[in-house]
Amino acid sequence: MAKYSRVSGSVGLITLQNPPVNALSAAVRQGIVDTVERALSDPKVKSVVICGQNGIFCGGADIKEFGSNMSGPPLVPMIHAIEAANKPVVAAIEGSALGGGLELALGCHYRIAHSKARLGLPEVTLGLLPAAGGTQRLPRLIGVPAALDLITTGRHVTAAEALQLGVVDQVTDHSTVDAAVKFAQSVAGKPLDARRISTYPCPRPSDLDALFEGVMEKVRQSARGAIAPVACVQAVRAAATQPYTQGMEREKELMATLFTSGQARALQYCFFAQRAVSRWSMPNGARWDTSKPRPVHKAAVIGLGTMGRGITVALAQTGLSVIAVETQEKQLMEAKQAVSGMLERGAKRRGVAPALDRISYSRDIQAVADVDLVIEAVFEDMGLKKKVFQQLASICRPGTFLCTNTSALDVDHLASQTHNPELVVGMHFFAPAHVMKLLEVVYGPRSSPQAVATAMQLGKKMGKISVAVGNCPGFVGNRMLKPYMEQAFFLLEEGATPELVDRALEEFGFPMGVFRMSDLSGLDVGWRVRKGDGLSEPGAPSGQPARIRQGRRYSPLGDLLCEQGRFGQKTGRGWYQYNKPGSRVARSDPWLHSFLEGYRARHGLVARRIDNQEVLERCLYALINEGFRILEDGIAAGPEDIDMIYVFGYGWPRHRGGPMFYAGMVGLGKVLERLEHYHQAHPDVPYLKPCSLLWRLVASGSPPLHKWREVIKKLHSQL
Ligand SMILES: CCCCCC/C=C/CC(=O)SCCNC(=O)CCNC(=O)[C@H](O)C(C)(C)COP(=O)(O)OP(=O)(O)OC[C@H]1O[C@@H](n2cnc3c(N)ncnc32)[C@H](O)[C@@H]1OP(=O)(O)O
Repeated sequence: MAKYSRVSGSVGLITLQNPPVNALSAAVRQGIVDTVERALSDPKVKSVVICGQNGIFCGGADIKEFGSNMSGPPLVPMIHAIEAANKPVVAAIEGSALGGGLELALGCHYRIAHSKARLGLPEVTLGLLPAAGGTQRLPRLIGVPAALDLITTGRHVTAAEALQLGVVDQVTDHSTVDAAVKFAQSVAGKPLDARRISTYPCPRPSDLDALFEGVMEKVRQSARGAIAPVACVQAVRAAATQPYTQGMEREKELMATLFTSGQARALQYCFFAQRAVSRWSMPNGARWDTSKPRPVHKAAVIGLGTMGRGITVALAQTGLSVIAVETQEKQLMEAKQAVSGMLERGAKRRGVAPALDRISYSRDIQAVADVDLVIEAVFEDMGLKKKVFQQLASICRPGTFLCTNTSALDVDHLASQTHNPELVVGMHFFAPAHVMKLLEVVYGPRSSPQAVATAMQLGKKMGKISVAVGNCPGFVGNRMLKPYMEQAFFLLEEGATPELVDRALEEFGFPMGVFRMSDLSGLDVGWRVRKGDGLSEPGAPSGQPARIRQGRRYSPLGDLLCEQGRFGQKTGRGWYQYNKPGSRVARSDPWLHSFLEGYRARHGLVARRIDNQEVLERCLYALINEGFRILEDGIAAGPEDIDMIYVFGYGWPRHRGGPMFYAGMVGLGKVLERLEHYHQAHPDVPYLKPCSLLWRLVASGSPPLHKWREVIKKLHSQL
């Protein structure tokens, strides 16, 4: 809806009304059309101001409408009518002017923004392009290079940058609507021809071809298979090379392709899923809206290895006081230096003062006595962690939340070391903890809703996408990684190379294939876990039993590499070779290839040709199957939780929506059929056996993802 009033005698004021972000729903578009007509036909009105209610101009088109049959007046003619008006129209921009919201403002003759406002064309992040004239007006207004930057990245700019670029005409620290009304009065009756952006010639850079080729190459490289950024470049190129009307035709044509693409659906799903995961629930019925978090002002981090340092930085940057504890003097000194460096670099990037004085360092764990919340981040060893939790239980004042950053160990077992297991949760950060967006908040059977709510709120404050999950080995992310990596190892045994597997996964859209990733994170990490699980025995005898553990197929390839001291990048050798330890450029390693040949020969394995399709199906469907098991077990409340964990923590390409969304796109029947096929070929691999929830969903007609919870509920009620 849009409200209309006449203010200061001669200014028609149109207020967009669609909480919370005044999205351009059909009703709002109709409201704009009606009120603009009313203002233009009222002889008392000499100029018009468009603003949004509740301190936000407009968050763009209503994304919820995209899935349905769109009705109501279309945006393009509506914006053209505003631009063609014979009375000046001024946009008063507070809060945000994004997507269609900014395109609406670009159709106005003047734009006045509040100093705290943010502007942008983020359509590319939704798999779209700014198709209400944005790709044609913005380059005409601010030039081709700047428009390409904003449109292909979707980044939001501050009012100050918008003023510098020429997107807005004026910035105010005071009431934007008052400033816009005053301004509208001052321009009433003035000629408007020079204010209609669509009539501007597009500035044509002299090196046009080179410019577009360079941008296109950069965009293709970073897009990892996403089509929208490429279409954005093509649309802006039309602005630079064709008259406005033809440019608009090209914009429409490109948008039509994007609008119906699976990628747009995936990205729009991610937009809502990212927000939905904050509305967490636990199997015992506890929920986000009935659980009150406790404020956390002072926190402690125990253990200042890589993870502890990153967590300390993230907490200090959030504004908390932090006690950072490391018992070894040398490590403490090194950590202090590293943390200060990270804080200084971060502060420089953001143009703020480094939060160095928020941190006190100590070698004595007694220093954490008066904090609100502790995050334990010591070495991944149950014995050591148990000792720390016993100490914390006796040192911390009553009510202190005790959190562990373990990536796989039993949170409940740690909780049982304390007098108040209800105050214990996992806060599983991802390395580097001050950069990575994901936080798994792990609740055990005894964790209180308040402890979960507090960890979730702290995660949000830290700028993380926090996902609440149940306690099981590996939680959600690492549990699903196990079958994925296992399949990759088996593919090597059967004839693939690390290069072939990685290429298939990188073409799918992962930033790194499984073997390059394993080299980066260190092969010894998994080795230690496998040893702990009794799977890896150094020097296991060759022959068939070496490839069977606990009655199922096992690949000792990773263990054999570790036995050779090949831990990945840090040792300069792993699945690939590197120029020197610590170097990041992976090169194919002839040693590894002949090692694989020797291994196959020793075990009587005959290499066969493996194609990309098999790599993807076996690695991804095994991972997805485990995702269904996780839903079946109630470890994740819904598919969105799993998808956001994979998008934000494991490099799953966002334009493919996450593993569970992807399964829906491929078709649950097809995933089931391929898993059955592979399980028949490899009956000794339980991860390939389709789980009951997948069978159940297919039997229920493969409902859309938002209906899966109903099927899961039914399944649980029958157990
Ligand atoms: C074939 C031709 C078709 C032509 C179609 C024309 C195409 C136009 C292109 C567009 O305009 S696409 C939309 C572009 N806009 C955006 O991408 C902005 C998205 N929103 C945001 O970035 C943020 O929400 C915000 C505006 C910066 C506000 O952030 P804040 O942190 O304050 O709140 P949120 O939690 O993010 O959002 C609150 C609430 O509002 C919902 N929401 C936000 N934006 C939209 C939107 N554009 N459409 C529908 N709903 C929106 C969001 O989902 C939250 O809802 P919840 O239920 O509370 O989770």
